[in-house]
Amino acid sequence: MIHLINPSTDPYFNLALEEYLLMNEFDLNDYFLLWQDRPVVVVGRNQNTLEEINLEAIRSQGVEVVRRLSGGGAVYHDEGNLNFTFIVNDENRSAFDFARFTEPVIETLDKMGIKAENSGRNDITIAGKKFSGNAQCRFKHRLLHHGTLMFDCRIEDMVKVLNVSPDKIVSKGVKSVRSRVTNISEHIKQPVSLEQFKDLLVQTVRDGGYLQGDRQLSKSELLEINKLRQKKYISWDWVYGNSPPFNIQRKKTFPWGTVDLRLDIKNGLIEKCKIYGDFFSNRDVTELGRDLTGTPYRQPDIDHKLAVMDLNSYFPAANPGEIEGLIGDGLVIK
Ligand SMILES: Nc1ncnc2c1ncn2[C@@H]1O[C@H](COP(=O)(O)OC(=O)CCCC[C@@H]2CCSS2)[C@@H](O)[C@H]1O
Repeated sequence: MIHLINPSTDPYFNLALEEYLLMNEFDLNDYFLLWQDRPVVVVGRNQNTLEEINLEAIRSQGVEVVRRLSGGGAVYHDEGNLNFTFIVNDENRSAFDFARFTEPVIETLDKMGIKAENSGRNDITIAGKKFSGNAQCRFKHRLLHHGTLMFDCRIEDMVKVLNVSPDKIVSKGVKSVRSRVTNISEHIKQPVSLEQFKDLLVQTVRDGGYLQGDRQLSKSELLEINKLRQKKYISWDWVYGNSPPFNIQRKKTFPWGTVDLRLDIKNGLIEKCKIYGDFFSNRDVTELGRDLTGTPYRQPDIDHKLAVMDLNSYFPAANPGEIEGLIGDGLVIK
């Protein structure tokens, strides 16, 4: 197994790197990586992104959002969170075996005088509180296991950004399990920094006899991974568009009346849009709903579509921007 040194804190790059190592058929080495992200919410493969994040908090805190390849729920990363990844050849396709990969973490903490244990589906806990969430995915004969390690994470921010968005969203996606969490640093007796903890963990894996050496990414690998980052991981299609079908109901009362908006979103596109309310209109709003069908559910596309519609004829008393703000998702996409 090779210890791959990856100093990047770009969440899109880091997840592209995992995919690259898992699926690269020209490099079938086993890998072990420790890495960190700048503040980000990482949603699971089958989750409805908009349901897992609190949009307002995400925007005000400058937290990014990314989707990973593995299943499970949404987690929050910041500089106080360390991630570990194992990518191994696993011919026998055994049932999900998490303990094999969480063992080095438990052993390292044991050396530090902290008792941690595997718990539930995919967690490692200290005194019944979760500090590590784990997930796996496979590609052909290769298995990727990754996990978080909350060392000194900003839990207040985690709670803020992982809040379900204020819209009333009914989804067919997998909901995150909200569980009580803790930081490793809270349980440490002698001062140990995240860097020292990282070194101890590498040492434990090394002592296990698995590590053959360290290496960094080559220029050509960096190029390939960055290509994947651009094409997939930073794309709206992957982060938001890939969500399961969901419905949004949004009701707002303006001085000129109440607007009750119902949207069905599928593959990131508006599949159905119905508008109800007690406002006075010069035109049938079902037409407006019909015209929005097929539009990607993201602000620039919605704005673009609405700009060529005569919104004033539907909502004569509305102020500029009010309807756009209600229909759009408010997301600013890079
Ligand atoms: N960083 C972090 N570590 C541990 N637990 C967390 C974290 N962030 C949030 N949570 C808690 O876990 C639940 C979600 O638990 P749930 O069990 O639903 O999901 C997971 O654990 C997924 C782990 C994915 C790990 C990957 C490794 C590298 S990229 S992300 C959430 O609501 C919080 O209560």
